[in-house]
Amino acid sequence: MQANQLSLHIGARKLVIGLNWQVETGQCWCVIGRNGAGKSTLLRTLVGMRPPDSGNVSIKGRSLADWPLNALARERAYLAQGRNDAFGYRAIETVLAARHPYQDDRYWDAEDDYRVAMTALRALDVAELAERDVRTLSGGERQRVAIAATLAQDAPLLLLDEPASALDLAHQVGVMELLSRLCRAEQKAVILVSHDLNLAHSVATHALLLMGDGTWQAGPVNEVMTAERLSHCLGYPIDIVRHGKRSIFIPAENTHHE
Ligand SMILES: Nc1ncnc2c1ncn2[C@@H]1O[C@H](COP(=O)(O)OP(=O)(O)OP(=O)(O)O)[C@@H](O)[C@H]1O
Repeated sequence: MQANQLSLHIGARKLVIGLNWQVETGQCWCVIGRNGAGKSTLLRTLVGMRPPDSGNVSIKGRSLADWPLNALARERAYLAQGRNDAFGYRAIETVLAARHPYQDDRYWDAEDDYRVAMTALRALDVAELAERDVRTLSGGERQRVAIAATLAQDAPLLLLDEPASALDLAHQVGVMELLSRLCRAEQKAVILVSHDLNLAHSVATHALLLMGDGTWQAGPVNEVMTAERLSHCLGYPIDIVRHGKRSIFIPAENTHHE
């Protein structure tokens, strides 16, 4: 996936100016920024749900607008932030719906689609909830079913807007390990939005910081997720503590109030 001179505006406000960005297979990118910085707007644009204000986004060298929708759905899968279920679908049905791009010439819900859907539900530890009405699931269970649907779409590029936000600690770690494995073993590319720097750092190979004024910084995590850059990006001083091989990100003590 490639963004060329991509700019995003909301009214008079510039969220992103002239983003030149390339996401390769096997990479996991974390998008970081304050509330309202434009992370979700960027993801929606990368998916093709919102046109760029200028510049363009392409997949495999072909501009998003030039992709037939079904073919595009086989290239990228998107998990939106939060969800609101108006209808009483069973969990398995919401995951099977993600197989739609593969059902051009076949009967609906073929056996291999069912197998892929159940494998995805199992990977997210929610297989036993397959027959449940999604409106009866807890927030975290529903989120895991939604992630399963994103995986079942079986696209090489996954865009996930705060996938771990509603999950308990064990499932947060589990989902990050799963995404990391998909990048390493299956050469998928992942772009995820997260406010949890530690979780993001545990999985990301690269980071894109949105500074909130249209400027941005992109590169390998070790170059971009520095205390100085993150503090500037998030508007709050951040310390990085080494713990064995790990880097732990913590808000610095705020000396202004002492
Ligand atoms: N349809 C809209 N109409 C007006 N303002 C909008 C619209 N969509 C987004 N915005 C504004 O654009 C800015 C960027 O929103 P966006 O959802 O992309 O931020 P974000 O970085 O994902 O934030 P968060 O961390 O809170 O999820 C925000 O200030 C938001 O209020």
